[in-house]
Amino acid sequence: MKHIIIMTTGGTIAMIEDPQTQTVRPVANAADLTHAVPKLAEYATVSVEAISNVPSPHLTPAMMGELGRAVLERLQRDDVDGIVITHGTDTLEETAYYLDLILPPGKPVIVTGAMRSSNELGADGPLNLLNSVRAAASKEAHGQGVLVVFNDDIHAARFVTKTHTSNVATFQSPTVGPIGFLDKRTVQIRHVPKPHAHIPVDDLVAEVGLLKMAVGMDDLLINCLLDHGTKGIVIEALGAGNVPPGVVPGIKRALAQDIPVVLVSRCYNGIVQDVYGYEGGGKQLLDLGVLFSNGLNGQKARIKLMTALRETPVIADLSKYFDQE
Ligand SMILES: NC(=O)C[C@H](N)C(=O)O
Repeated sequence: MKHIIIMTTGGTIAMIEDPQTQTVRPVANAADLTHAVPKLAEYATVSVEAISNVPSPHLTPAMMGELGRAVLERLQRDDVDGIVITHGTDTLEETAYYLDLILPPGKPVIVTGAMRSSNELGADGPLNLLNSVRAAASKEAHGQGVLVVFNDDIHAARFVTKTHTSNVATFQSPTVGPIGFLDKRTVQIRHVPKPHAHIPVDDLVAEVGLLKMAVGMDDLLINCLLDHGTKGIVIEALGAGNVPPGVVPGIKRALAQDIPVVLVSRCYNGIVQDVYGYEGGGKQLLDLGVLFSNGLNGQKARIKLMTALRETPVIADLSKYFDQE
């Protein structure tokens, strides 16, 4: 039998709904969540470690860094074959992507959670947990990088995103789709994710801002970040990678101060490119020295910048991470 460690961090999978107030709150002991799934023992020898018990909007970069170090330490043990991390869904994709960037490929690391709390009708946590342990114990998940197992689907951490506020099918991978799925008998990987940037650091730089562009915006928020000591800025640009002209002076100021600016699109699909030559267009931004991210969404480009900044603050050196997948 494979030995899988379940590391619990909190989230709705470890919450109950109060029938009086109809609000959802954390259970006293998150490690109890395996009690609802005796079937786990059919697939692996499981041990449970409670790392934290917080809703995922309460996570901090420091906690994420600590989790990364704890996961790496366990993966290096000969008696451990894989790790499952239970997590709140709101920021699950960020933790999964951070781990994907820093961990060496090899033993399976699966991140999962639930959309319905443990006492709600149709709670999805127990099945997600069982499927995650099945995946972690499978040879199919070996060497695929960090995976998100949710609602019978298997997603690569790099592509997956939360797309719905309440539906149990919330996790989707725009453009590429899930890389595999689980059915009653098998764990199937249908496309192998491409190799991607590996940034073997042990922490993240917290001071990185994420700004979404909208019609008629100016550089007020960029200036605000710069005035407060930001170490990097990610801009969710319009369309193929364009910003309103009023934003450009702030971008120039950031780059003049050697603060990296990373560009992603606010569009759900596609990548940013130097297509438009007008003021604020992608061509101007690229010529100024803005780093174009290769299809990441805003929150993941921020995680990549926070991770890469641990290696180097030099914009020219950071660019290689954003050229890579
Ligand atoms: N479904 C969930 O887990 C959402 C919850 N607010 C969290 O992220 O902790």
